Amino acid sequence: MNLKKIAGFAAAEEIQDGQIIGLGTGSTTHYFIEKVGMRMKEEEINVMGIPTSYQSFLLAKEWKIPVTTLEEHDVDIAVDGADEIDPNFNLIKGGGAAHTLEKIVDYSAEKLIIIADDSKIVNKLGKFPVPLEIISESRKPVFSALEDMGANPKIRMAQYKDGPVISDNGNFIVDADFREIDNPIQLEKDLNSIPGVVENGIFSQMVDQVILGTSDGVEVLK
Ligand SMILES: O=C(CO)[C@H](O)[C@H](O)COP(=O)(O)O
Repeated sequence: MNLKKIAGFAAAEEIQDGQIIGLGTGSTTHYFIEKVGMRMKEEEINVMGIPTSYQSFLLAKEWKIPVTTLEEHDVDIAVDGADEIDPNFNLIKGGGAAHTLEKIVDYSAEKLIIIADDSKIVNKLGKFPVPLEIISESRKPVFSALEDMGANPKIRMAQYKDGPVISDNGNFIVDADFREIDNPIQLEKDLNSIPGVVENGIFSQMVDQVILGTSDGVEVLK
């Protein structure tokens, strides 16, 4: 049973004709984008997408979903994945290094739906390190600030190239391991106040709905 597909396909059924959709990034949103493309063909609904990464842009193209930008349209609904979801629906995102544009698009949406398999539900955020997109020149002071905050930071290294992962925006990604995060709302603000941090992967107080894929089928939270 593909739990990511269950969640992605269920979220695509929420989409209505004429909507502007924020297209999240990752393997779960892959299924969402695919199903939106199928619905456009089979049900002749017309929608436009605002991709949150180059990967999502390519997928939208593949499924013939017209793309637009935040300059031209407001976002009616954004559908995105997550790496961790806590009981208050705060998130860690950025496993795919796309959290900066994801946050811009997701936060500007009228409605934000998070899709995931049920393994992403946690009691407390922090087992998954918090991704931060940083300006490369700021690595040393950013590491010092993170260490002072009790985190163990690491530059994310690329798998198929020597050296660091470079984000779609040309920046480094730092994974900051906090182990347990007591106050994600405050930490989201504190991390962004470190000079050199472009954006961090904590998404607090923004989620309108969570659609989970479980072995019993679809579960809707909130
Ligand atoms: O934040 C993200 C990318 O930056 C993804 O949404 C998150 O990593 C979840 O990915 P997946 O659906 O592949 O488990």
